[in-house]
Amino acid sequence: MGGSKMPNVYEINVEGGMSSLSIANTNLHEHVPNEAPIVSSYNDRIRPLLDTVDRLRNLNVMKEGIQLPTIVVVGDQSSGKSSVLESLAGISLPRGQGICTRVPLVMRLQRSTSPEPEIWLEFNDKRVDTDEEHIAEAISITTEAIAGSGKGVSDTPLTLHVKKAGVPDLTMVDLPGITRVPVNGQPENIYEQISGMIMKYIEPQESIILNVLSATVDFTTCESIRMSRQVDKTGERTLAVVTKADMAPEGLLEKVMADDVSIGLGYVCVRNRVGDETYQEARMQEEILFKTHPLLSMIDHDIVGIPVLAKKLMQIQGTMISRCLPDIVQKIKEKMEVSYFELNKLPMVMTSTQEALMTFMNIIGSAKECLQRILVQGDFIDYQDDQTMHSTARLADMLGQFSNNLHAQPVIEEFLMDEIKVLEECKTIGLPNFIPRSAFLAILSQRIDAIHTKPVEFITETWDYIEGVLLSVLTKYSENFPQIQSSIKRAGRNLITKIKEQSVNRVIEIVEMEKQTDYTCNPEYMTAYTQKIAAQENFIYTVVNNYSNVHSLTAYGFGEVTVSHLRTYDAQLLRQAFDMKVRITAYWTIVVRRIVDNLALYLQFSVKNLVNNQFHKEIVADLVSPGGGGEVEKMLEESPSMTSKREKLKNSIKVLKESKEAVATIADQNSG
Ligand SMILES: Nc1nc2c(ncn2[C@@H]2O[C@H](COP(=O)(O)OP(=O)(O)OP(=O)(O)O)[C@@H](O)[C@H]2O)c(=O)[nH]1
Repeated sequence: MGGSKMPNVYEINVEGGMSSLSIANTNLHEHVPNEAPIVSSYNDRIRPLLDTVDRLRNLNVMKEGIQLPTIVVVGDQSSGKSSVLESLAGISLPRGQGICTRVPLVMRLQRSTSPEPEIWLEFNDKRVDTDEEHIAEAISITTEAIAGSGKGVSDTPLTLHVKKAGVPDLTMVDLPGITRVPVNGQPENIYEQISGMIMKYIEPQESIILNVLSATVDFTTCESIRMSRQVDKTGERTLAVVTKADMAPEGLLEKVMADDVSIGLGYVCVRNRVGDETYQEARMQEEILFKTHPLLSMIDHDIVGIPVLAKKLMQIQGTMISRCLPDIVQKIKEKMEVSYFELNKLPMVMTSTQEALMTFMNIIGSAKECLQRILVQGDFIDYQDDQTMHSTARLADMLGQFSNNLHAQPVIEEFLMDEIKVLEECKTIGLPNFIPRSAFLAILSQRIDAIHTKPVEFITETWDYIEGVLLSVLTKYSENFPQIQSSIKRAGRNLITKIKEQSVNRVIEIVEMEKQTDYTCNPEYMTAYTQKIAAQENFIYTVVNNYSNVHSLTAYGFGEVTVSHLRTYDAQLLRQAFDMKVRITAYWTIVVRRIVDNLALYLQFSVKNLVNNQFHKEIVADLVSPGGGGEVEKMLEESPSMTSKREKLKNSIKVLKESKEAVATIADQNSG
């Protein structure tokens, strides 16, 4: 059919001041494009908005995370989606029983005053011109180019532009029909692929869901209803089109009136083109059907026919666009600010070794300042929400836990038996009321051996933690230089390994010192000894005088202890053992505190030393030294990831800038 002979699908009929779209003049040769003033004014108002949204869509602003108001056509397989679009556009789309729509088909219908329709397809920045006769074929070919020749689907959109007299100004996206069971040639996960694609389009609040339902089925069983209700529970942005009214007129009125599936924007019942009918014949038949059919004519005329659907869609689209535009303007502004900020944060491209060296020194300098804040000063401005990086507090926690762990009293198996065993082995020929010093040191040594791994574990864990903090800081400050990031981190790791080794040796020494010598000038030792030894005579008397009914005693400072096993020993040995127990108990408190204090001071000292002296010196030496392998020079070559990040940001800014310009006039009009 020649373009010039194509009639308008709709023309406007003004009755009693009310505008309505009605069936076009079916006399092809006599047709003259004709528009009523009220609709012209509606179009004049809405058209610039639509153009703006279309321009934004063209700029692919959706890629920048900005959603545009879109009419999304969904429906179960063969529900008649493409037929509805055909009817709206007055063109042929691939139609059939199997899966025809395999990619998102964006249909941009644009009313034109030119008698010659202009039709073209766009995908992946390619343009394919076509005409009315060949659209279906062109869509099939381009679909194959996008999604392959099988029955698979792809989410790369294909845009069909139809600029033609009489079409409604609408942009809609047709999506593949939902199918539960893969037909031959379809991948096993076809349902997941299609439903995922549909969800992506219908989820944004800006989308209008045009749910195509076949009159021949029970609406409540439609998969497309189930999906649209997931994202639009109340149905406030869902409009239902009931196709195939001619095939199942019985009960259609009741189905629509009952609204079992909660369609907020209402229903429109239609009859699409059947067989080889022309669009005009189809519209005629549709009008006749809803006027004359005994059951279908009962349905309110405001909800039947393609022209009614077109008008409703244009109104909904207009309202949605006006509602969303201020938000879109705001979002473009915000996204642009963020992109500019991100771009400015990226490092400059360096051209000389000096520049690279200076940048490297800045990275290390900034990392050092940050470490000072979190490891020394307790200032967490850099990591407000990350408690693991609040290092002064975490180190205090770790020390507190270590102290509690060390202070925990060892479980006494048999009271005084450790002391008795040691005393028996250390006895010499001499006066009975002296405790051999070797016995005391042996008991002390036993106690130290029992805990000696704890301080080493503590210091190792502490440096593991500090290593994590240091690496996080280095990663953060070198994130723009992935080409040297791993070297900087390696240098950081080396430094901590070195310090950790020194610390472990130092701690082993601290513990060893406690083992070698028993000394304190702390008066608490004597106070504790005097308090506890006072109970000695009473204790020995009770045990030795063999009150066999007494199995346990409460000894001051030791709680309740069993004594029956002690009766076989003589009083002198028991006295010595008791004395030693009291001494070691009083002294152990001092030892544990001294270890904790020493470790605390040493830790503070070495952390400060790390931050204030070693960090800068050693990392710089590691990377800048002649043996450093020219690490800093690597900064001169920008890493591919950084180049692509920069390009991406520049691209985003370009798109957002053009989008801003596209919405500027509308925004001005709105604010004015
Ligand atoms: N009688 C009658 N047949 C219709 C009507 N609407 C669609 N059909 C037929 O139903 C079949 C499926 O229609 P399509 O438009 O291809 O359905 P679809 O939902 O786009 O199909 P897929 O994209 O494959 O899921 C075609 O043979 C159409 O001719 C209608 O209102 N009346």
